[in-house]
Amino acid sequence: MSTCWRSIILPPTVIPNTALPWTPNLVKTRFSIRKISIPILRALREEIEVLDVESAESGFLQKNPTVADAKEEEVDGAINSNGVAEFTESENNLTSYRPPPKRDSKKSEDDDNFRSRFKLRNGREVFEEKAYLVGVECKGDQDDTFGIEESLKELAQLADTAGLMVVDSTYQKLATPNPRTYIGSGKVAEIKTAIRALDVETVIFDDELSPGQLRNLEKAFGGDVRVCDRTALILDIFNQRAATHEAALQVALAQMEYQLPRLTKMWTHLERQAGGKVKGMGEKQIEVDKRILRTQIGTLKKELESVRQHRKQYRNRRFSVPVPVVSLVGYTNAGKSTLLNRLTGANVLAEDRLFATLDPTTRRVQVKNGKEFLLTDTVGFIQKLPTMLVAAFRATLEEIAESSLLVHVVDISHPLAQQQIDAVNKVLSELDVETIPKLTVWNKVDRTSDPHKVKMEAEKGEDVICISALNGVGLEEFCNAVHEKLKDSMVWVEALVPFDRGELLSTIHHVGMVEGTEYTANGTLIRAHVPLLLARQLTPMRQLCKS
Ligand SMILES: Nc1nc2c(ncn2[C@@H]2O[C@H](COP(=O)(O)OP(=O)(O)OP(=O)(O)O)[C@@H](O)[C@H]2O)c(=O)[nH]1
Ligand SMILES: [Mg+2]
Repeated sequence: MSTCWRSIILPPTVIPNTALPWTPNLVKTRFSIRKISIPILRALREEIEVLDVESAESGFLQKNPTVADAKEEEVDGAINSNGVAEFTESENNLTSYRPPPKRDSKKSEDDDNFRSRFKLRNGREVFEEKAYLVGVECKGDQDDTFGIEESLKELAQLADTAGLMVVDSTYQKLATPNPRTYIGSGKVAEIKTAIRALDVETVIFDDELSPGQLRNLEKAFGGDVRVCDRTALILDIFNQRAATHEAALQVALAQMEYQLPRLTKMWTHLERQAGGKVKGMGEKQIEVDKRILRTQIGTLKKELESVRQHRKQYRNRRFSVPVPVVSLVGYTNAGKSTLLNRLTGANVLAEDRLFATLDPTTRRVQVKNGKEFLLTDTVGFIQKLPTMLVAAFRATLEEIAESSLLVHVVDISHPLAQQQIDAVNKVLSELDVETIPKLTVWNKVDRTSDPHKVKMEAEKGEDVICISALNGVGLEEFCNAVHEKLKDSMVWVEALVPFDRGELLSTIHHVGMVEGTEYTANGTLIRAHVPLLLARQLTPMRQLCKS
Protein backbone atom coordinates (compact mmCIF):
# COMPACT_ATOMS: atom_id res chain seq x y z
CA MET A 1 0.00 0.00 0.00
CA SER A 2 2.50 2.53 -1.09
CA THR A 3 -0.06 5.28 -1.28
CA CYS A 4 -1.41 4.32 2.09
CA TRP A 5 1.99 4.47 3.66
CA ARG A 6 2.78 7.68 1.87
CA SER A 7 -0.24 9.38 3.27
CA ILE A 8 0.41 8.14 6.77
CA ILE A 9 3.90 9.56 6.75
CA LEU A 10 3.90 12.46 4.35
CA PRO A 11 1.53 15.37 4.20
CA PRO A 12 -1.20 14.64 1.67
CA THR A 13 -0.23 15.81 -1.77
CA VAL A 14 -3.47 16.96 -3.27
CA ILE A 15 -3.93 20.47 -1.97
CA PRO A 16 -3.38 22.88 -4.79
CA ASN A 17 -2.85 26.57 -4.43
CA THR A 18 -1.84 26.86 -0.81
CA ALA A 19 0.93 28.83 0.78
CA LEU A 20 2.25 25.85 2.65
CA PRO A 21 5.95 25.56 3.46
CA TRP A 22 6.06 22.25 1.67
CA THR A 23 5.10 22.27 -1.95
CA PRO A 24 2.17 20.03 -2.69
CA ASN A 25 2.55 17.58 -5.50
CA LEU A 26 0.08 18.71 -8.11
CA VAL A 27 0.97 15.87 -10.45
CA LYS A 28 -0.58 13.10 -8.38
CA THR A 29 2.19 10.54 -7.99
CA ARG A 30 1.19 6.97 -8.35
CA PHE A 31 3.17 6.00 -5.29
CA SER A 32 5.72 7.47 -2.98
CA ILE A 33 9.28 7.13 -4.22
CA ARG A 34 10.45 8.17 -0.80
CA LYS A 35 9.16 5.04 0.81
CA ILE A 36 9.78 2.65 -2.04
CA SER A 37 12.18 -0.05 -1.06
CA ILE A 38 15.28 -1.09 -2.96
CA PRO A 39 13.75 -4.12 -4.69
CA ILE A 40 10.84 -1.99 -5.89
CA LEU A 41 13.22 0.48 -7.49
CA ARG A 42 15.07 -2.38 -9.11
CA ALA A 43 11.83 -3.63 -10.61
CA LEU A 44 10.94 -0.13 -11.70
CA ARG A 45 14.17 0.23 -13.61
CA GLU A 46 13.54 -3.01 -15.44
CA GLU A 47 10.02 -1.88 -16.22
CA ILE A 48 11.09 1.57 -17.32
CA GLU A 49 8.91 1.52 -20.43
CA VAL A 50 5.84 0.72 -18.33
CA LEU A 51 6.45 3.18 -15.59
CA ASP A 52 8.66 6.07 -16.57
CA VAL A 53 9.63 7.21 -13.11
CA GLU A 54 12.01 9.93 -14.27
CA SER A 55 9.47 11.72 -16.41
CA ALA A 56 6.53 11.12 -14.12
CA GLU A 57 8.37 12.53 -11.16
CA SER A 58 10.54 15.20 -12.74
CA GLY A 59 8.15 18.09 -12.07
CA PHE A 60 7.56 16.89 -8.56
CA LEU A 61 11.23 16.35 -7.80
CA GLN A 62 12.15 19.87 -8.79
CA LYS A 63 9.56 21.18 -6.42
CA ASN A 64 10.29 18.75 -3.64
CA PRO A 65 14.02 18.39 -3.08
CA THR A 66 13.62 16.19 -0.04
CA VAL A 67 11.88 13.51 -2.01
CA ALA A 68 14.48 13.83 -4.73
CA ASP A 69 17.23 13.28 -2.19
CA ALA A 70 15.54 10.26 -0.80
CA LYS A 71 15.10 8.83 -4.27
CA GLU A 72 18.78 9.26 -5.10
CA GLU A 73 19.89 7.54 -1.96
CA GLU A 74 17.69 4.56 -2.54
CA VAL A 75 18.52 4.20 -6.22
CA ASP A 76 22.19 4.04 -5.32
CA GLY A 77 21.45 1.30 -2.86
CA ALA A 78 19.61 -0.63 -5.54
CA ILE A 79 22.45 -0.36 -7.99
CA ASN A 80 25.04 -1.46 -5.49
CA SER A 81 23.12 -4.43 -4.38
CA ASN A 82 22.17 -5.55 -7.85
CA GLY A 83 25.26 -4.81 -9.97
CA VAL A 84 25.76 -1.56 -11.88
CA ALA A 85 26.73 -3.12 -15.20
CA GLU A 86 23.36 -4.59 -16.03
CA PHE A 87 21.51 -1.28 -15.86
CA THR A 88 24.22 0.84 -17.48
CA GLU A 89 24.37 -1.41 -20.50
CA SER A 90 20.67 -1.56 -21.09
CA GLU A 91 20.23 2.17 -20.69
CA ASN A 92 23.22 3.28 -22.79
CA ASN A 93 22.97 0.81 -25.59
CA LEU A 94 19.32 0.66 -26.44
CA THR A 95 19.72 -0.05 -30.18
CA SER A 96 21.89 -3.13 -30.11
CA TYR A 97 20.04 -6.14 -28.81
CA ARG A 98 21.84 -8.40 -26.43
CA PRO A 99 20.12 -11.31 -24.79
CA PRO A 100 19.45 -10.65 -21.14
CA PRO A 101 21.80 -12.43 -18.77
CA LYS A 102 20.44 -15.77 -17.69
CA ARG A 103 18.72 -15.55 -14.38
CA ASP A 104 17.96 -18.51 -12.27
CA SER A 105 14.31 -19.45 -12.52
CA LYS A 106 13.62 -18.82 -8.82
CA LYS A 107 14.77 -15.22 -9.12
CA SER A 108 12.80 -14.72 -12.30
CA GLU A 109 9.72 -16.15 -10.62
CA ASP A 110 10.22 -13.83 -7.63
CA ASP A 111 10.55 -10.86 -9.97
CA ASP A 112 7.38 -11.84 -11.79
CA ASN A 113 5.52 -12.16 -8.51
CA PHE A 114 6.90 -8.84 -7.51
CA ARG A 115 5.84 -7.09 -10.66
CA SER A 116 2.36 -8.58 -10.44
CA ARG A 117 1.92 -6.78 -7.12
CA PHE A 118 1.63 -3.39 -8.83
CA LYS A 119 -2.13 -2.82 -9.01
CA LEU A 120 -4.29 -0.07 -10.39
CA ARG A 121 -6.44 1.41 -7.62
CA ASN A 122 -8.69 4.43 -8.05
CA GLY A 123 -6.75 5.45 -11.15
CA ARG A 124 -3.37 5.16 -9.45
CA GLU A 125 -0.78 2.45 -9.55
CA VAL A 126 -0.06 1.19 -6.06
CA PHE A 127 2.24 -1.47 -4.76
CA GLU A 128 0.18 -4.17 -3.13
CA GLU A 129 1.90 -4.59 0.21
CA LYS A 130 1.38 -7.69 2.28
CA ALA A 131 -0.74 -6.89 5.29
CA TYR A 132 -1.46 -8.72 8.52
CA LEU A 133 -4.57 -7.78 10.50
CA VAL A 134 -4.89 -7.69 14.28
CA GLY A 135 -8.02 -7.23 16.37
CA VAL A 136 -8.83 -7.10 20.04
CA GLU A 137 -12.10 -8.02 21.67
CA CYS A 138 -12.48 -6.39 25.03
CA LYS A 139 -14.53 -8.48 27.42
CA GLY A 140 -17.75 -6.81 28.45
CA ASP A 141 -17.53 -4.20 25.70
CA GLN A 142 -21.20 -3.36 25.25
CA ASP A 143 -20.59 -0.80 22.54
CA ASP A 144 -19.34 -3.18 19.86
CA THR A 145 -22.28 -4.81 18.17
CA PHE A 146 -19.93 -6.21 15.55
CA GLY A 147 -18.15 -9.40 16.67
CA ILE A 148 -14.38 -9.36 16.40
CA GLU A 149 -14.34 -11.77 13.46
CA GLU A 150 -16.85 -9.68 11.51
CA SER A 151 -14.98 -6.52 12.32
CA LEU A 152 -11.76 -8.09 11.01
CA LYS A 153 -13.57 -9.19 7.87
CA GLU A 154 -14.58 -5.60 7.30
CA LEU A 155 -11.02 -4.46 8.00
CA ALA A 156 -9.87 -6.89 5.30
CA GLN A 157 -12.33 -5.26 2.88
CA LEU A 158 -10.96 -1.84 3.82
CA ALA A 159 -7.41 -3.09 3.28
CA ASP A 160 -8.37 -4.44 -0.11
CA THR A 161 -9.95 -1.11 -1.04
CA ALA A 162 -6.71 0.63 -0.05
CA GLY A 163 -4.77 -1.73 -2.32
CA LEU A 164 -3.25 -4.14 0.22
CA MET A 165 -2.95 -7.90 0.06
CA VAL A 166 -4.15 -9.41 3.33
CA VAL A 167 -2.05 -12.49 4.11
CA ASP A 168 -3.46 -13.42 7.51
CA SER A 169 -5.12 -12.09 10.64
CA THR A 170 -5.34 -12.76 14.34
CA TYR A 171 -7.20 -11.48 17.38
CA GLN A 172 -7.02 -11.57 21.12
CA LYS A 173 -9.63 -11.37 23.85
CA LEU A 174 -8.53 -9.08 26.61
CA ALA A 175 -10.02 -7.60 29.76
CA THR A 176 -8.47 -4.26 28.80
CA PRO A 177 -6.00 -3.36 26.07
CA ASN A 178 -2.33 -3.21 27.06
CA PRO A 179 -1.47 0.50 27.44
CA ARG A 180 2.03 -0.03 25.97
CA THR A 181 1.41 -2.36 23.05
CA TYR A 182 -2.38 -2.67 22.89
CA ILE A 183 -2.02 -6.49 22.73
CA GLY A 184 -0.23 -8.78 25.21
CA SER A 185 3.45 -9.68 24.91
CA GLY A 186 2.69 -13.27 23.88
CA LYS A 187 0.59 -11.99 20.97
CA VAL A 188 3.35 -9.56 19.98
CA ALA A 189 5.80 -12.49 19.76
CA GLU A 190 3.29 -14.56 17.74
CA ILE A 191 2.78 -11.74 15.25
CA LYS A 192 6.52 -11.21 14.97
CA THR A 193 6.94 -14.84 13.92
CA ALA A 194 4.11 -14.47 11.38
CA ILE A 195 5.73 -11.32 9.98
CA ARG A 196 8.89 -13.26 9.20
CA ALA A 197 7.12 -16.36 7.89
CA LEU A 198 4.75 -14.46 5.60
CA ASP A 199 6.99 -11.56 4.54
CA VAL A 200 4.53 -9.11 6.04
CA GLU A 201 5.13 -5.44 5.24
CA THR A 202 2.29 -3.78 7.16
CA VAL A 203 0.47 -4.73 10.33
CA ILE A 204 -2.97 -3.13 10.70
CA PHE A 205 -4.83 -2.92 13.99
CA ASP A 206 -8.62 -2.83 13.97
CA ASP A 207 -8.82 -0.07 16.58
CA GLU A 208 -7.21 3.32 16.91
CA LEU A 209 -3.80 3.04 18.57
CA SER A 210 -2.22 5.73 20.69
CA PRO A 211 0.97 7.32 19.30
CA GLY A 212 2.96 5.51 22.02
CA GLN A 213 1.41 2.15 21.19
CA LEU A 214 2.23 2.65 17.51
CA ARG A 215 5.87 3.39 18.30
CA ASN A 216 6.24 0.52 20.79
CA LEU A 217 4.69 -1.97 18.40
CA GLU A 218 6.90 -0.88 15.52
CA LYS A 219 9.92 -1.36 17.76
CA ALA A 220 8.69 -4.70 19.06
CA PHE A 221 8.14 -6.02 15.53
CA GLY A 222 11.74 -5.28 14.62
CA GLY A 223 11.48 -1.82 13.03
CA ASP A 224 11.19 -2.88 9.38
CA VAL A 225 7.45 -3.43 9.34
CA ARG A 226 4.87 -0.68 9.30
CA VAL A 227 2.18 -0.51 11.91
CA CYS A 228 -1.02 1.40 11.34
CA ASP A 229 -4.58 1.39 12.60
CA ARG A 230 -8.11 1.38 11.17
CA THR A 231 -8.29 5.18 11.32
CA ALA A 232 -5.13 5.61 9.25
CA LEU A 233 -6.40 3.06 6.76
CA ILE A 234 -9.76 4.82 6.36
CA LEU A 235 -7.99 8.17 6.06
CA ASP A 236 -5.83 6.70 3.35
CA ILE A 237 -8.81 5.38 1.38
CA PHE A 238 -10.41 8.80 1.65
CA ASN A 239 -7.18 10.36 0.45
CA GLN A 240 -7.08 8.05 -2.55
CA ARG A 241 -10.73 8.69 -3.35
CA ALA A 242 -11.02 12.43 -2.79
CA ALA A 243 -12.01 13.75 -6.18
CA THR A 244 -13.04 17.33 -5.47
CA HIS A 245 -11.07 20.18 -4.01
CA GLU A 246 -13.26 20.31 -0.93
CA ALA A 247 -12.99 16.56 -0.25
CA ALA A 248 -9.21 16.74 -0.69
CA LEU A 249 -8.99 19.61 1.79
CA GLN A 250 -11.18 17.83 4.30
CA VAL A 251 -9.16 14.64 4.13
CA ALA A 252 -5.87 16.55 4.26
CA LEU A 253 -7.03 18.31 7.39
CA ALA A 254 -8.14 15.08 9.05
CA GLN A 255 -4.82 13.44 8.14
CA MET A 256 -2.79 16.29 9.58
CA GLU A 257 -4.79 16.28 12.78
CA TYR A 258 -4.20 12.55 13.02
CA GLN A 259 -0.49 13.11 12.37
CA LEU A 260 0.05 15.86 14.90
CA PRO A 261 0.41 13.73 18.03
CA ARG A 262 2.24 11.05 16.06
CA LEU A 263 5.05 13.19 14.70
CA THR A 264 8.53 11.77 14.84
CA LYS A 265 11.84 12.88 13.38
CA MET A 266 10.74 12.03 9.88
CA TRP A 267 9.22 15.49 9.56
CA THR A 268 12.63 17.17 9.40
CA HIS A 269 12.06 17.83 5.68
CA LEU A 270 9.41 20.39 6.61
CA GLU A 271 12.00 22.52 8.27
CA ARG A 272 14.31 22.37 5.29
CA GLN A 273 11.51 23.43 3.00
CA ALA A 274 10.68 26.34 5.22
CA GLY A 275 14.14 27.65 4.31
CA GLY A 276 15.71 26.99 7.68
CA LYS A 277 13.93 30.04 9.06
CA VAL A 278 12.15 28.00 11.66
CA LYS A 279 15.23 26.51 13.24
CA GLY A 280 14.43 26.88 16.89
CA MET A 281 16.73 28.50 19.41
CA GLY A 282 17.29 25.42 21.45
CA GLU A 283 13.86 24.20 20.44
CA LYS A 284 13.65 20.49 19.89
CA GLN A 285 13.14 19.35 16.30
CA ILE A 286 9.86 17.73 17.09
CA GLU A 287 8.49 20.96 18.51
CA VAL A 288 9.50 22.80 15.36
CA ASP A 289 7.79 20.20 13.23
CA LYS A 290 4.65 20.39 15.33
CA ARG A 291 4.62 24.15 15.02
CA ILE A 292 4.92 23.94 11.24
CA LEU A 293 2.17 21.37 11.07
CA ARG A 294 -0.12 23.51 13.22
CA THR A 295 0.47 26.43 10.86
CA GLN A 296 -0.43 24.21 7.93
CA ILE A 297 -3.57 23.07 9.69
CA GLY A 298 -4.52 26.72 10.20
CA THR A 299 -3.92 27.49 6.51
CA LEU A 300 -5.98 24.48 5.47
CA LYS A 301 -8.85 25.46 7.74
CA LYS A 302 -8.94 28.93 6.21
CA GLU A 303 -8.96 27.55 2.70
CA LEU A 304 -11.64 25.06 3.59
CA GLU A 305 -13.75 27.86 5.02
CA SER A 306 -13.60 29.81 1.77
CA VAL A 307 -14.54 26.71 -0.25
CA ARG A 308 -17.47 26.16 2.12
CA GLN A 309 -18.70 29.71 1.70
CA HIS A 310 -18.82 29.08 -2.03
CA ARG A 311 -20.83 25.94 -1.59
CA LYS A 312 -23.19 27.64 0.79
CA GLN A 313 -23.94 30.29 -1.83
CA TYR A 314 -24.59 27.55 -4.35
CA ARG A 315 -26.88 25.80 -1.90
CA ASN A 316 -28.78 28.98 -1.19
CA ARG A 317 -29.31 29.43 -4.91
CA ARG A 318 -30.65 25.90 -5.04
CA PHE A 319 -33.02 26.61 -2.18
CA SER A 320 -34.49 29.54 -4.07
CA VAL A 321 -36.22 26.85 -6.15
CA PRO A 322 -38.40 25.23 -3.51
CA VAL A 323 -37.98 21.59 -4.51
CA PRO A 324 -37.73 19.31 -1.46
CA VAL A 325 -34.35 17.70 -0.86
CA VAL A 326 -34.16 14.01 0.01
CA SER A 327 -30.81 12.67 1.28
CA LEU A 328 -29.65 9.09 0.93
CA VAL A 329 -27.74 7.97 4.00
CA GLY A 330 -26.49 4.55 5.01
CA TYR A 331 -23.68 2.16 5.61
CA THR A 332 -20.93 2.11 3.02
CA ASN A 333 -21.69 -0.25 0.10
CA ALA A 334 -25.43 -0.36 0.88
CA GLY A 335 -26.32 0.79 -2.66
CA LYS A 336 -26.97 4.54 -2.26
CA SER A 337 -25.22 5.56 -5.47
CA THR A 338 -26.82 2.71 -7.40
CA LEU A 339 -30.23 3.99 -6.28
CA LEU A 340 -29.40 7.58 -7.27
CA ASN A 341 -28.14 6.40 -10.66
CA ARG A 342 -31.20 4.25 -11.24
CA LEU A 343 -33.67 7.01 -10.40
CA THR A 344 -31.95 9.94 -12.07
CA GLY A 345 -29.69 8.50 -14.75
CA ALA A 346 -26.75 10.04 -12.91
CA ASN A 347 -23.37 8.49 -13.43
CA VAL A 348 -22.03 8.33 -9.90
CA LEU A 349 -19.39 5.66 -9.33
CA ALA A 350 -21.08 2.63 -7.76
CA GLU A 351 -18.93 -0.38 -7.07
CA ASP A 352 -18.51 -3.26 -4.69
CA ARG A 353 -15.92 -1.50 -2.56
CA LEU A 354 -16.12 0.50 0.61
CA PHE A 355 -16.28 4.29 0.37
CA ALA A 356 -16.85 4.58 -3.35
CA THR A 357 -18.54 7.95 -2.75
CA LEU A 358 -17.03 10.86 -0.83
CA ASP A 359 -18.70 13.91 -2.34
CA PRO A 360 -22.40 14.61 -2.30
CA THR A 361 -24.16 14.54 -5.65
CA THR A 362 -27.65 15.98 -6.09
CA ARG A 363 -29.99 15.19 -8.97
CA ARG A 364 -33.62 15.90 -9.73
CA VAL A 365 -36.03 12.96 -9.62
CA GLN A 366 -39.17 13.20 -11.74
CA VAL A 367 -41.95 10.95 -10.60
CA LYS A 368 -44.63 9.65 -12.96
CA ASN A 369 -47.40 11.89 -11.56
CA GLY A 370 -45.34 14.96 -12.50
CA LYS A 371 -43.98 15.46 -8.99
CA GLU A 372 -40.32 16.03 -8.37
CA PHE A 373 -37.77 16.15 -5.61
CA LEU A 374 -33.99 16.49 -5.34
CA LEU A 375 -32.07 13.38 -4.34
CA THR A 376 -28.64 13.69 -2.70
CA ASP A 377 -26.13 10.86 -2.48
CA THR A 378 -23.75 11.14 0.48
CA VAL A 379 -20.62 9.57 1.91
CA GLY A 380 -21.28 6.16 3.52
CA PHE A 381 -20.83 5.44 7.22
CA ILE A 382 -18.95 2.63 8.92
CA GLN A 383 -18.64 1.27 12.44
CA LYS A 384 -15.76 2.77 14.43
CA LEU A 385 -15.85 5.78 12.10
CA PRO A 386 -12.98 8.01 13.19
CA THR A 387 -14.45 11.03 14.97
CA MET A 388 -11.99 13.33 13.24
CA LEU A 389 -13.38 12.18 9.93
CA VAL A 390 -16.95 12.92 10.97
CA ALA A 391 -15.72 16.33 12.13
CA ALA A 392 -13.80 16.93 8.91
CA PHE A 393 -16.82 15.98 6.80
CA ARG A 394 -19.26 17.85 8.97
CA ALA A 395 -19.73 20.56 6.35
CA THR A 396 -20.49 18.00 3.66
CA LEU A 397 -22.80 16.23 6.04
CA GLU A 398 -24.60 19.50 6.70
CA GLU A 399 -26.36 18.78 3.42
CA ILE A 400 -28.05 15.98 5.30
CA ALA A 401 -29.13 18.30 8.09
CA GLU A 402 -30.81 20.62 5.60
CA SER A 403 -32.86 18.00 3.84
CA SER A 404 -36.59 17.49 4.12
CA LEU A 405 -36.33 13.72 4.33
CA LEU A 406 -33.64 11.13 5.09
CA VAL A 407 -33.72 7.83 3.25
CA HIS A 408 -31.74 5.25 5.19
CA VAL A 409 -30.52 2.70 2.62
CA VAL A 410 -29.81 -0.72 4.15
CA ASP A 411 -28.14 -3.68 2.46
CA ILE A 412 -30.68 -6.21 3.76
CA SER A 413 -28.76 -9.11 2.19
CA HIS A 414 -25.78 -8.42 4.45
CA PRO A 415 -25.43 -10.83 7.36
CA LEU A 416 -24.75 -7.87 9.66
CA ALA A 417 -27.57 -5.67 8.38
CA GLN A 418 -28.91 -4.93 11.88
CA GLN A 419 -25.45 -4.00 13.20
CA GLN A 420 -24.94 -1.72 10.21
CA ILE A 421 -28.30 -0.05 10.89
CA ASP A 422 -27.22 0.56 14.49
CA ALA A 423 -23.87 2.01 13.37
CA VAL A 424 -25.63 4.40 10.96
CA ASN A 425 -28.11 5.50 13.62
CA LYS A 426 -25.21 6.19 15.95
CA VAL A 427 -23.54 8.52 13.43
CA LEU A 428 -26.88 10.19 12.64
CA SER A 429 -27.39 10.91 16.32
CA GLU A 430 -23.97 12.62 16.36
CA LEU A 431 -25.16 14.80 13.49
CA ASP A 432 -28.28 15.97 15.32
CA VAL A 433 -30.69 15.09 12.55
CA GLU A 434 -33.18 13.06 14.54
CA THR A 435 -35.95 15.58 13.93
CA ILE A 436 -35.88 15.08 10.15
CA PRO A 437 -38.48 12.53 8.92
CA LYS A 438 -36.91 9.21 7.93
CA LEU A 439 -37.77 6.45 5.50
CA THR A 440 -35.97 3.10 5.60
CA VAL A 441 -35.19 1.26 2.40
CA TRP A 442 -34.20 -2.40 2.43
CA ASN A 443 -32.07 -2.67 -0.67
CA LYS A 444 -30.59 -5.70 -2.47
CA VAL A 445 -33.68 -7.87 -1.81
CA ASP A 446 -32.73 -9.74 -4.98
CA ARG A 447 -29.67 -11.06 -3.13
CA THR A 448 -31.61 -12.47 -0.20
CA SER A 449 -32.52 -16.16 -0.14
CA ASP A 450 -36.27 -15.44 0.14
CA PRO A 451 -37.21 -11.98 -1.21
CA HIS A 452 -40.91 -12.62 -0.59
CA LYS A 453 -40.33 -13.33 3.11
CA VAL A 454 -38.16 -10.22 3.40
CA LYS A 455 -40.92 -8.15 1.84
CA MET A 456 -43.45 -9.51 4.35
CA GLU A 457 -41.06 -8.61 7.16
CA ALA A 458 -40.70 -5.09 5.76
CA GLU A 459 -44.46 -4.63 5.68
CA LYS A 460 -44.57 -5.29 9.42
CA GLY A 461 -42.19 -2.40 10.06
CA GLU A 462 -43.10 1.27 9.98
CA ASP A 463 -41.89 3.25 6.96
CA VAL A 464 -39.89 0.39 5.44
CA ILE A 465 -39.79 -0.17 1.68
CA CYS A 466 -38.17 -3.16 -0.05
CA ILE A 467 -36.29 -2.47 -3.27
CA SER A 468 -33.57 -3.68 -5.56
CA ALA A 469 -31.76 -0.61 -6.83
CA LEU A 470 -29.84 -2.82 -9.23
CA ASN A 471 -32.78 -4.28 -11.13
CA GLY A 472 -35.35 -1.57 -10.39
CA VAL A 473 -37.80 -3.61 -8.30
CA GLY A 474 -39.90 -1.50 -5.91
CA LEU A 475 -38.76 1.89 -7.19
CA GLU A 476 -42.23 3.17 -7.97
CA GLU A 477 -43.38 2.22 -4.48
CA PHE A 478 -40.27 3.94 -3.16
CA CYS A 479 -41.04 7.21 -4.97
CA ASN A 480 -44.62 7.15 -3.75
CA ALA A 481 -43.44 6.54 -0.19
CA VAL A 482 -40.97 9.43 -0.49
CA HIS A 483 -43.77 11.69 -1.59
CA GLU A 484 -46.06 10.65 1.23
CA LYS A 485 -43.25 11.20 3.75
CA LEU A 486 -42.41 14.57 2.27
CA LYS A 487 -45.95 15.61 3.08
CA ASP A 488 -45.00 15.32 6.77
CA SER A 489 -42.43 18.04 6.36
CA MET A 490 -44.71 20.29 4.32
CA VAL A 491 -46.94 23.16 5.33
CA TRP A 492 -50.67 23.31 4.63
CA VAL A 493 -51.61 26.41 2.62
CA GLU A 494 -54.69 27.93 1.06
CA ALA A 495 -53.68 30.67 -1.34
CA LEU A 496 -55.29 32.81 -3.98
CA VAL A 497 -52.81 32.89 -6.85
CA PRO A 498 -53.41 35.72 -9.36
CA PHE A 499 -53.79 34.68 -13.01
CA ASP A 500 -50.54 36.43 -13.99
CA ARG A 501 -48.57 34.17 -11.57
CA GLY A 502 -49.18 30.96 -13.47
CA GLU A 503 -45.61 29.78 -12.87
CA LEU A 504 -46.31 29.60 -9.11
CA LEU A 505 -49.24 27.31 -9.73
CA SER A 506 -47.13 24.91 -11.74
CA THR A 507 -44.42 24.95 -9.00
CA ILE A 508 -47.06 24.07 -6.40
CA HIS A 509 -48.20 21.18 -8.58
CA HIS A 510 -44.59 20.01 -9.10
CA VAL A 511 -43.29 20.06 -5.57
CA GLY A 512 -46.39 20.12 -3.38
CA MET A 513 -49.41 17.92 -2.81
CA VAL A 514 -52.48 19.66 -4.19
CA GLU A 515 -55.77 18.81 -2.52
CA GLY A 516 -57.98 21.09 -4.58
CA THR A 517 -58.19 24.09 -6.94
CA GLU A 518 -60.99 26.55 -7.59
CA TYR A 519 -61.11 29.29 -10.24
CA THR A 520 -62.43 32.60 -8.94
CA ALA A 521 -62.74 36.02 -10.51
CA ASN A 522 -59.51 37.16 -8.76
CA GLY A 523 -57.34 34.15 -9.44
CA THR A 524 -56.92 30.45 -8.63
CA LEU A 525 -57.69 29.35 -5.11
CA ILE A 526 -55.41 26.46 -4.30
CA ARG A 527 -55.32 24.15 -1.26
CA ALA A 528 -52.11 22.17 -0.91
CA HIS A 529 -49.27 20.87 1.23
CA VAL A 530 -46.11 22.69 0.10
CA PRO A 531 -42.46 22.82 1.24
CA LEU A 532 -41.78 25.48 3.86
CA LEU A 533 -39.82 27.69 1.45
CA LEU A 534 -42.65 27.73 -1.04
CA ALA A 535 -45.13 28.48 1.74
CA ARG A 536 -43.04 31.56 2.57
CA GLN A 537 -43.15 32.69 -1.06
CA LEU A 538 -46.91 32.29 -1.00
CA THR A 539 -47.40 34.33 2.18
CA PRO A 540 -48.92 37.45 0.51
CA MET A 541 -51.34 35.30 -1.44
CA ARG A 542 -52.28 33.40 1.69
CA GLN A 543 -53.18 36.71 3.31
CA LEU A 544 -55.15 37.56 0.21
CA CYS A 545 -57.01 34.32 0.60
CA LYS A 546 -57.90 35.02 4.22
CA SER A 547 -59.30 38.45 3.39
N1 LIG B 1 -27.50 -7.47 -6.06
C1 LIG B 1 -27.61 -6.18 -5.85
N2 LIG B 1 -26.50 -5.42 -5.80
C2 LIG B 1 -26.64 -4.10 -5.58
C3 LIG B 1 -27.89 -3.49 -5.40
N3 LIG B 1 -27.69 -2.16 -5.18
C4 LIG B 1 -26.36 -1.97 -5.23
N4 LIG B 1 -25.71 -3.12 -5.47
C5 LIG B 1 -24.27 -3.32 -5.60
O1 LIG B 1 -23.66 -2.99 -4.36
C6 LIG B 1 -22.39 -2.39 -4.58
C7 LIG B 1 -22.30 -1.09 -3.85
O2 LIG B 1 -23.18 -0.17 -4.44
P1 LIG B 1 -22.98 1.41 -4.30
O3 LIG B 1 -24.16 2.02 -4.96
O4 LIG B 1 -21.64 1.83 -4.75
O5 LIG B 1 -23.06 1.55 -2.73
P2 LIG B 1 -22.94 2.91 -1.88
O6 LIG B 1 -23.91 2.81 -0.76
O7 LIG B 1 -23.05 4.10 -2.76
O8 LIG B 1 -21.47 2.74 -1.30
P3 LIG B 1 -20.46 3.91 -0.78
O9 LIG B 1 -20.37 4.95 -1.82
O10 LIG B 1 -19.22 3.15 -0.58
O11 LIG B 1 -21.02 4.40 0.51
C8 LIG B 1 -22.23 -2.27 -6.09
O12 LIG B 1 -21.46 -3.37 -6.55
C9 LIG B 1 -23.67 -2.37 -6.61
O13 LIG B 1 -23.76 -2.93 -7.91
C10 LIG B 1 -29.06 -4.30 -5.48
O14 LIG B 1 -30.19 -3.88 -5.35
N5 LIG B 1 -28.84 -5.64 -5.70
MG1 LIG C 1 -21.73 5.57 -3.18
